[in-house]
Amino acid sequence: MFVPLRGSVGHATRPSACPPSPLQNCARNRWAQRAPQRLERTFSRRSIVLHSAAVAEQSISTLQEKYGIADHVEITQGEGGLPKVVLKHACGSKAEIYLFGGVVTSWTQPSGDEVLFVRPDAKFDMSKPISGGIPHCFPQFGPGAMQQHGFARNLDWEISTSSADLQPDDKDPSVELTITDNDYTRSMWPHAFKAVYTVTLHGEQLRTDLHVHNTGDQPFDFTAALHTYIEVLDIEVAKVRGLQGLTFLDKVPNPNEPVRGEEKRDVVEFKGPVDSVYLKAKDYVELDVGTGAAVAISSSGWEDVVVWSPWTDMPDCYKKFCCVENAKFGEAATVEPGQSWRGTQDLAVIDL
Ligand SMILES: O=P(O)(O)OC[C@H]1O[C@@H](O)[C@H](O)[C@@H](O)[C@@H]1O
Repeated sequence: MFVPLRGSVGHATRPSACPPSPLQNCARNRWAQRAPQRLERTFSRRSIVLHSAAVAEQSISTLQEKYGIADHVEITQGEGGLPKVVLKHACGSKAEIYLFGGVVTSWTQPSGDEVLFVRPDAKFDMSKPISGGIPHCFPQFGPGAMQQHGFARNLDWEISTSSADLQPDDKDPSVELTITDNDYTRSMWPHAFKAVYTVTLHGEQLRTDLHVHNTGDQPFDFTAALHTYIEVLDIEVAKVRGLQGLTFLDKVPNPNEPVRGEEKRDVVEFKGPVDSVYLKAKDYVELDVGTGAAVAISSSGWEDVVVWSPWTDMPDCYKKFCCVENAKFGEAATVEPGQSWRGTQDLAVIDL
């Protein structure tokens, strides 16, 4: 993780080849203003749409041939032999994304310090969703009628494009993953949809962009979240800022009957289990990981923020992570036929 204990802090000591990111040198709100730019620029995009071929039927080498971009995007074998996409930025940051679940399992700073957390009980054999990193919750955040957190994290996502910005001083490696409805999804949620998820390394920052398209002829509703697991020095020294004044739903007493409250604290600390959905949150929230650094989370479209620590329900690992999740839960998203919903999330490491 990004702790200053090893004598270097990746986000503070930057290789000269990589110019300081806006976040390092500028006020947080300036960074937040930059967030929406993302993929609107012109890319050298290797856009090869896979028609109905399932990822499972494709060999990793075929994927690499189609979507690999030297030095920036590599499709390789991950744990359990599962295909994963590795994005590498010239500044030294790196991200790994498994096609199973479309889950980002690793995001490292140029120093090699990991920011995300994968639980020790995570399985990479497709017997259950990968527990950790940034799993999808879609089309249900839960609890609800279908399996907890929906089906998107159990599906094989297909690569639809990969890209790297041609600008010599600003190459942003990116991969776009897609899922569409099939018999399995329609058995739980009878709607025609296409979800397109783009993961990009912008310097040291990790950007995600989710579009949910209604490809059917009836409107549908969904709830969703990016269930982001972040490594902390110790949960008892972790703090979340940016939630003061918000209404929250506390799910600890009973997830099916959350208790409504108002957040009075400017700093949320952890002294026991926490499982709260903060409604209509601001577009910026910060997790102080206890090392003198924080993860800055800036978002659009995602209206709510979930803070979750299982505490001693997960005795082997609860001290080491905190989930701060961008969510769309308080009011479900409604998407008309032919329309789409979009949520973006930008993560950056900042010094406090
Ligand atoms: O499915 P996972 O990764 O174990 O996460 C479960 C938790 O996910 C959180 O997002 C929910 O707020 C919790 O209520 C839930 O227990």
